[in-house]
Amino acid sequence: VPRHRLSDEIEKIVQEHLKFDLVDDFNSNIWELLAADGEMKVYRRELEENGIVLDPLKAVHSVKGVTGHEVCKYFWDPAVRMEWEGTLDSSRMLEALSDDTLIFNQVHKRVWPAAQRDTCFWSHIRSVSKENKNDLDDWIVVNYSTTHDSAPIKEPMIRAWANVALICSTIILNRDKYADLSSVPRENLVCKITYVAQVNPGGWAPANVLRAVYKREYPKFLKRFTQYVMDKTKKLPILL
Ligand SMILES: O=S(=O)(CCO)c1ccc(-c2ccc(C3CCCC3)c([C@H]3C[C@H]3c3ccccn3)c2)cc1
Repeated sequence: VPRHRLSDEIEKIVQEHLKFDLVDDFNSNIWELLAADGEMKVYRRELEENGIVLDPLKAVHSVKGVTGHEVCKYFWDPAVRMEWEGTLDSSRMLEALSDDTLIFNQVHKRVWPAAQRDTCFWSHIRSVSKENKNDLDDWIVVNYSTTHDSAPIKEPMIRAWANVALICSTIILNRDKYADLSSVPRENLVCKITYVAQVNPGGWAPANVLRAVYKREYPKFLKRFTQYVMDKTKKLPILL
């Protein structure tokens, strides 16, 4: 695996997500249910630092007919970012550090009355093998804020900071019916999605406004993205 200037940081952050994000801590009362829509459940924890809302967000979803590789690939792929992302004014891929690690600069649509935000982050995609060799690999994408010479701070825009992971497991129903997994019909696939996001708005924004935006935007964002993947993959051969 080719190494680059961010390899060590990426390894540390990815391992942290793999260690903590899949823990089922929903029965403890730290998470508050923000929204539920079918299989999708979106939770938040209230967290503030010097009056700035940092609320961690965690969502789980179960999507029929797609694989975890497909979901992560569309989430990571710079070519389709603006096809599914409805909250951005622009998205630029600044640098490809390797075939699985890109650096993005994105300008978010303004959330009135807060100042407009942009983000600069590395985006890393990888498969993670399971203990049970019969299972398909998990897939993960991590988006983690970084700096880059081609993404200077442009006032009056404020740089927001994000630490986001999308982790997907693929379940094959009636698994023993298929010798060759690539012949599994899509209706026998279920993708279990865990999405975690922690965003630092990068500067003061009214807590009540931010929390209202989080409550509205995250469920919409996840619903729109997963629907996009279902529509894009429906007629394609499955990507295991
Ligand atoms: O999953 S990703 O990696 C996909 C990258 O294409 C991701 C998603 C969301 C964000 C983000 C960045 C800034 C804000 C705020 C902070 C103050 C003003 C804007 C928010 C809050 C507003 C919430 C929100 C949630 C979902 C979508 C958009 N908006 C979210 C960053 C990365």
